[in-house]
Amino acid sequence: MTLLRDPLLNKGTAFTEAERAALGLRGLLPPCVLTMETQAERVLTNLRALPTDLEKYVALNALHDRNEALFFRVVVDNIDEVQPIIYTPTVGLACQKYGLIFQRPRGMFISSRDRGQIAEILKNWPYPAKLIVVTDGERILGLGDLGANGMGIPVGKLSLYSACAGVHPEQCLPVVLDVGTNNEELLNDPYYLGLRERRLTGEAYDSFVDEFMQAARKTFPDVLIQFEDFANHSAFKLLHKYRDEACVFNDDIQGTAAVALAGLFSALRVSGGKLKDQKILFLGAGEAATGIADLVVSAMMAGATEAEALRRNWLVDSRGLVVSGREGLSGHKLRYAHAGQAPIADFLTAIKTLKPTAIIGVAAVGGAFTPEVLKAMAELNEQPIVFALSNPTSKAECSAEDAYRYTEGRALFACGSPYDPVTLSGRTFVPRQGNNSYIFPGVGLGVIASRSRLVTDEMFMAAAHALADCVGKEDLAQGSLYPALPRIREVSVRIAAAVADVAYQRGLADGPAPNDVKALVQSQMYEPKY
Ligand SMILES: O=C([O-])CC(=O)C(=O)O
Ligand SMILES: [Mg+2]
Repeated sequence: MTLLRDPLLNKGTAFTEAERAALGLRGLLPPCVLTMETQAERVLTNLRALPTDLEKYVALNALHDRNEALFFRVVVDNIDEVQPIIYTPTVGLACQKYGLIFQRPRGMFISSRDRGQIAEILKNWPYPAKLIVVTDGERILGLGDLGANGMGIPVGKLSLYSACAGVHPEQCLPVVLDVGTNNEELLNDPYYLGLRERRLTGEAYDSFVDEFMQAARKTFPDVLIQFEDFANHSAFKLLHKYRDEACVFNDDIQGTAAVALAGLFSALRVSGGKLKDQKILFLGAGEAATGIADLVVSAMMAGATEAEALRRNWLVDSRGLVVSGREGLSGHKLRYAHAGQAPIADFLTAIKTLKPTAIIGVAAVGGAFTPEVLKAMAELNEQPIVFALSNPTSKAECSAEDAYRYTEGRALFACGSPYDPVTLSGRTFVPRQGNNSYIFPGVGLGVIASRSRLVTDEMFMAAAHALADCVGKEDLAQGSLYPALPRIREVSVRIAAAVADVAYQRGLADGPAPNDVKALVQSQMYEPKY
C-alpha cells in the first residue's frame, strides 16, 4: 500500500501481474493492467474536459502527487499544451489562489519561526537534493508580494527542470522562505497558509536567509541553489553576497538575460543588423532589465568599448528615463544613468527622443506598449524589435496580435507568456516565449552534470549562444525567435553541454573534462517511464 502512495514509485494500474504478486499489491488494484500510453491518454481526456485552466492546474498537481513518472510523461509529450498550465501564465493564478486550492504540501516551507533550527528541519526532507529553487514570495512573477503562496513558483520551475532537462525529480527541492507578507489581502484571507505577520526586514531578514543558505549547503553538499522571484532589493544583494562562494544563480536576473540575448541574436539574423549597433530601451529597471542590459553589454563588447556598449542601453522606470544626476537611483541602475541627456518623464517621448531599435518590456505594467508606442517603433525602424516579457499574460506590455498589427507585421516579437499564432494580411506569425524557461533547465543540468562549484555569467553567455544556435531558418521565417517547445530536451542538452564546457575550461568542474561532454550530460537525464 505504501508503494501506491509514493508518487516516485507508484505506477497505479500499470503495475504488472508479476510486480503485483511480488510487491503485495494483489487485490489493491483493479485487475486490468494498463500501459503508460493508455494512462496518459486517460489523463489528457480528463484534462481536456475541464472548463478552466485553474482546474487543469489542480488536476495536474494531483497527478504529480500520485504518480510522477506519468505526470512527467504527460508534460514531456504535450509540452505546448501543458506548460502554460503548470507554468506561466496559470501558475500565477494558482499562486494567488494557493490557499484555496491546497490539497497536499510539496516542497519545504521554512518560516522565520524556524530560526536557529533550519539545519535540523532540512533533515526532514527524505531525498538527496541537488537542486533547490527558493523564493521568499516577495515578487511573484509580475504579481507582487504573495508571501508563502509563492511556493507555486519553485514547484513549477522544478517541474520544468525534470520535464525540459531531465533533472531527476528526486533531486529537486522547492523551498519557500516564509518571512511574512505585506499583502493585506492575504493577511486577511482565511485560507492563507503562511505566517500572518509583516515581512522581516534588515538584519533579521539577512541573517535568516543566511542561516538557510548555510544549512542548505551543509545538508545537501554541492547543491545548486536558484533564487527566484525575490524583490529587487533582495535579489541583487543575495546574488552578490553568495555568487562567489556558493553554487547559486538568480533566474530573474541571469536566466532572463540569457533568453533575451538569444532572442536578440535571432532578431538580428532576420534584420541583418549587428548587436553593437542596436539601441535598446527597457521599460523597467529591475532584475530583468539590468540583468539583460548587463549581458547585452558584455556581448556588444565583442565589437565596441564598454562605454559605447553601455550608452546603447537605456532604462525607463516608474519615474521616467534613468539619467545621470537623477536622485535616489538604486545601485544596480547606475551603469545606465547616462550623462548629457535631459530627464524624460514617459516612455513614448523617450522612444521619440532616443530612437531605439529595440524595446524590451520588463516592468509588469500590462498594456504599456500602447498602439502609439508600437507605431512609433514601426516609424523609426524597418524591423523594430519588440519584446513584451512581463508575466503573466495580464502583465504583458502588449499582446502578440497588437505587436504585429500596429507595426504592419514588421515587428520582431517575443513575449513572456505564450501567445497563439497571429494571422495578418494572409501571413501567419508564430510568436514564441522569451521566457527564462528556455534557459534555466539546461543551465541547471550543465552545472549538475559537471559538478561545477559556481555558476558564472560566462555560462549564461554560452547558454544564450547555444539557445540561439537552435533556432532554424524555418523558425525565423514564421517570426519565431526561439525553437519550438517540443524540441526543449534537445535544446537543454546543447545548453547544458555549453555550460559544462565553461565549467571544465575554467576549472570550476569536479574533475577533468570527459571526451564527450554532451554524452555525459545526456547520461544523467531522467526519462519518465516505468
Ligand atoms: O516564471 C516566469 O514565467 C518567468 C519569470 O521568472 C518571472 O516572470 O519571474
Ligand atoms: Mg521568476
